[in-house]
Amino acid sequence: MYLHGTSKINNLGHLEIGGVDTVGIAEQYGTPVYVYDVELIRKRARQFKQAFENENVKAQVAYASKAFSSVAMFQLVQEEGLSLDVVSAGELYTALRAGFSPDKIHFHGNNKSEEELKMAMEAGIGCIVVDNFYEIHLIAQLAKVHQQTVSILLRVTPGVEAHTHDYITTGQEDSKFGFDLQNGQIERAMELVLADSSFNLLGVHCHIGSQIFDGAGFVLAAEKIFKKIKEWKETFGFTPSVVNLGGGFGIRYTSEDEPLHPASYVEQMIQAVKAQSKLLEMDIPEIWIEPGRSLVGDAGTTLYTIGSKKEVPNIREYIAVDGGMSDNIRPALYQAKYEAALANRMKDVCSKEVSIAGKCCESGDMLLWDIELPETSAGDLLAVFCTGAYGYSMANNYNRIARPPVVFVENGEAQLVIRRESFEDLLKLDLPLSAKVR
Ligand SMILES: Cc1ncc(COP(=O)(O)O)c(C=O)c1O
Ligand SMILES: N[C@@H](CCCC[NH3+])C(=O)O
Repeated sequence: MYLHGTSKINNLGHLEIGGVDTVGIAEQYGTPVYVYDVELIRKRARQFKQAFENENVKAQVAYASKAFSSVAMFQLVQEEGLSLDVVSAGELYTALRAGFSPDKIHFHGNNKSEEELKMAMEAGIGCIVVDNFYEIHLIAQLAKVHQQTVSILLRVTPGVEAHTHDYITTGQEDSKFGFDLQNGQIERAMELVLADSSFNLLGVHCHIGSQIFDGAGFVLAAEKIFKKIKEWKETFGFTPSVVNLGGGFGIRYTSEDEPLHPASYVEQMIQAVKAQSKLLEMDIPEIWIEPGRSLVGDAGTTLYTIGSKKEVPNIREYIAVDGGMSDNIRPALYQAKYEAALANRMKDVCSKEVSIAGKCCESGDMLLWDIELPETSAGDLLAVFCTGAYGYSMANNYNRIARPPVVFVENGEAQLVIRRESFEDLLKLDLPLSAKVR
């Protein structure tokens, strides 16, 4: 069994995270509950920052908040000196309410609305990552009304398709995001923003994918961008002061995954950018990155209580838990795989192959297939590891199931940072049928 971060087995045979017994967490906050190992998040944040500091390169490490956003999380990110990537008014609003410095917020999205852009500009955020011509037009209009200059990056689609342990350079132009790097789109966009004093063009951005196990795709993306930088220098006299190479660094969900150390991705990027800058005899631009999953993924563990069982003779045993696709949609959406253990009986020998079902009214609501566990009973506590990224943030109220709470643990202390949804919360948007319709 692979234990991440501060997770360990205590002398009661229970899973302990951040010095806190998970059996106690389940008793205090109920299940399901997401538990985050704060020390591990801090460690990851520092590893990324350190990798840049070691190479003496100016950088911003922006947490891609879509992986998990909450007021407390944003405060933790700020404490660790990271920047923040948001993709909606809701994420931006949460960041501002958390007291996050606006100048360290980057705003993404392929269809930002006028209201969202206005909100970002009024807040004075650090930069808008411009995705398309419609957005250039909207920002230009708003900037004129508000007499503002807006710092931007232009997002490019570099034509790099990243796969696990592999990459190919085809197809990726078929993406809803960004300006195509190859077919003249990015040059048209650059021409527009360089000619308009509403824009302060800092540089370019690209993001090649998620859960990537190999540095090669990032290096290739950097090389493709620098080839273009040479042309842009000649055509527009423009040299980016920022190159944002996105996020997407993979993590270990199961023994099948073999990610690089977080710093290795960054080191490979830095070497590529340094080499390319030298070739073009230009200053090394600031390198920005946007890790989401690799900052919070393995720091999150979901605790469930085991309930019903169903044996399908000679086929499989289903064990059902009190959550499912409502708190973790990734297995249903991506066939994502996880590891799990009995948090209240960590030392018991695994003796059975079972499959873990959720409680939603969907056959596809399965959390894990064919995993080894000890013989279980109703009331046992199941820990599913590595649920910190895209778990809570993609949670939903299917079947009117309330979303679980989030508890941060660190140095032997547990802190509730998102409370469990109540039945009243579930009804808070509902209005009764009007008399007229009735
Ligand atoms: C633009 C952008 N930046 C950053 C990320 C974060 O990716 P990850 O969580 O894989 O690090 C994503 C998600 O894929 C993204 O779309
Ligand atoms: N939600 C996805 C990743 C999406 C990345 C955002 N662009 C996941 O859970 O793996």
